[in-house]
Amino acid sequence: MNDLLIQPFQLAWATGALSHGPLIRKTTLLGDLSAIFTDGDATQLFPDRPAYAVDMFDTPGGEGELYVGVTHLYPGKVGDEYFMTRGHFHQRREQGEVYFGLQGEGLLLMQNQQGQAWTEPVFAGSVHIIPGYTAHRLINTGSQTLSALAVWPSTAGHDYTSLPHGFALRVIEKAGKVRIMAVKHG
Ligand SMILES: O=P(O)(O)OC[C@H]1O[C@H](O)[C@H](O)[C@@H](O)[C@@H]1O
Repeated sequence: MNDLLIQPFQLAWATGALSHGPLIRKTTLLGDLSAIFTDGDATQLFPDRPAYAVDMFDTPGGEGELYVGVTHLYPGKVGDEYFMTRGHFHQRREQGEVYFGLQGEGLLLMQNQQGQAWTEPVFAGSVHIIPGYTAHRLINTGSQTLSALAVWPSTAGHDYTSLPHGFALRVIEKAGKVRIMAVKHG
């Protein structure tokens, strides 16, 4: 083996397929997400349907290390609300993350610790710098899979408990159009 020339991991930019490295895949089912949709009960009609899958390279963690992964968020709605990821703050609040849109159409919803929320459109080629202290969630508003590459500090961790009422914006389809609505309790 020539350890002066190490072959890199690979990403197919058009689809988000990761290869040439050790991979972990985590699939989240609709049935796992009843708490996040307005009509949570409707998720129980198809509890085994995958809502999204996250592939990541199984690389060493630790202070200063980075993880690389791709979220594939499938198209669909629960009632009139588009499929979305659970969303989270980082346990290490100060740590940010970068998303790169790869395929599909959607929104990146962000919310700071003061409760202010905003969105950015996600599409092939979009770049999103998620600041520290900012919760984040992907929403698929299109008819294809929405895939986004993410790079984040391995020590960031996930805090799913600090938004007990959810995000302050919900994204629904109304009369065939994408509507972003402010809500009191998301
Ligand atoms: O953890 P969720 O809110 O379900 O989001 C899905 C994924 O989003 C980002 O890509 C994170 O870096 C992943 O660690 C996370 O698994």
